[in-house]
Amino acid sequence: MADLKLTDVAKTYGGSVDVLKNIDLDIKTGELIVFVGPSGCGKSTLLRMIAGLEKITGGELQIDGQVVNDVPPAQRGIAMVFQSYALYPHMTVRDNMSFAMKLAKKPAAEIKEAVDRAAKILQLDDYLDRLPKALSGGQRQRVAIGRSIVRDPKVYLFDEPLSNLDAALRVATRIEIAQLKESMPDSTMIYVTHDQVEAMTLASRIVVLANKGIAQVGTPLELYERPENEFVAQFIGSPAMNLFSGEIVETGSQTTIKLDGGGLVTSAVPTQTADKGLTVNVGIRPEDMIETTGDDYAFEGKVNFTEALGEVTLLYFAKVGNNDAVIGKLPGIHADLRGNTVRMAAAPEKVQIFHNGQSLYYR
Ligand SMILES: Nc1ncnc2c1ncn2[C@@H]1O[C@H](COP(=O)(O)OP(=O)(O)OP(=O)(O)O)[C@@H](O)[C@H]1O
Repeated sequence: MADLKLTDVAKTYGGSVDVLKNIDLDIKTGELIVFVGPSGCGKSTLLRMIAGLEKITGGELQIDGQVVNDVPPAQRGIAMVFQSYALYPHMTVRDNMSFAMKLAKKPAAEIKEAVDRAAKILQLDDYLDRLPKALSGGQRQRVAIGRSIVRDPKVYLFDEPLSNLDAALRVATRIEIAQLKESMPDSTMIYVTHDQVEAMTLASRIVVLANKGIAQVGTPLELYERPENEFVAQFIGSPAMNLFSGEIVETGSQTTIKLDGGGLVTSAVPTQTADKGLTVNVGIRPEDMIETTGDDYAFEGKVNFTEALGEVTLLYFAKVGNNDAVIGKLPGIHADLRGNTVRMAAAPEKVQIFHNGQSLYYR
């Protein structure tokens, strides 16, 4: 059981270089929180501040209501799993997993029970007598996780634990982590990753970090379906959401926007009469673009290039109006569309509207 509360947390290196500021975050027992954001945005720094490996230079961190800013790492009840699993090569899996408890001079029976329990959760029972070199990368990472489970921490911190694994092992180990979480419903986990699929599939809530702060906190689907700002809109989802500049021409429970390229789109985001004439950016995800032959379409363009990925085909269009090149993602194989002029539309509930970078949905 552990709730975490970050209040106005900040990190400055050398008294001058701001890395993070104004971080407010409430994390409840049982959540799996994923930190994502561009390289260098401070994900690891925030995790290491929670662990106590990095000094908090402003604000307050509470664990279960107690301010722990100055509590040493070992007394915070936190276990951290890194991308390099750093097992002791000359020790068996059992000895690796027992090590911390032995150091703490716990009774042998208690150590054995804790290691057996962790090994069972992680399906390592059959490997307890092996040395790390006789394990796959995924199994080694499970041993590293096992070492933290043995300590029975209140909070688990994961810093890109799967990034050293190859693609197939990543998927398998990701599913194991999801199952591990389900088997420990009262544990609180915080997980840093670069991998969108890990973030979307593992997180109960995702924290998007950018520009030294939090760009949005929400469930994976909230971030995907209703991003609060253009940054999150384009950061979550791959390929990134298309943005078209345009002007609101009709307001009401639905909104019509005339795009600079000449097309018209309807959005389910409601607007008021005063919004007429407002210049906005319209966001449509590549996978929400629909090919149409009708007169009602967002834009018409020549397909410059296609990539057939099997289950989907990516269509790359030339620039539309003032906008960057546009991408469509159609189910199935459509390589033959290259060179054709194609009309694309989108369903109103899939059309986002941003003004000054912020979503009008949240006004
Ligand atoms: N000891 C330090 N002194 C000064 N600046 C530092 C120090 N450690 C980290 N930084 C800076 O803090 C910022 C955040 O680094 P951090 O490693 O937390 O980012 P990240 O989001 O985890 O990045 P990545 O995704 O690339 O791993 C970076 O700009 C980094 O250069």
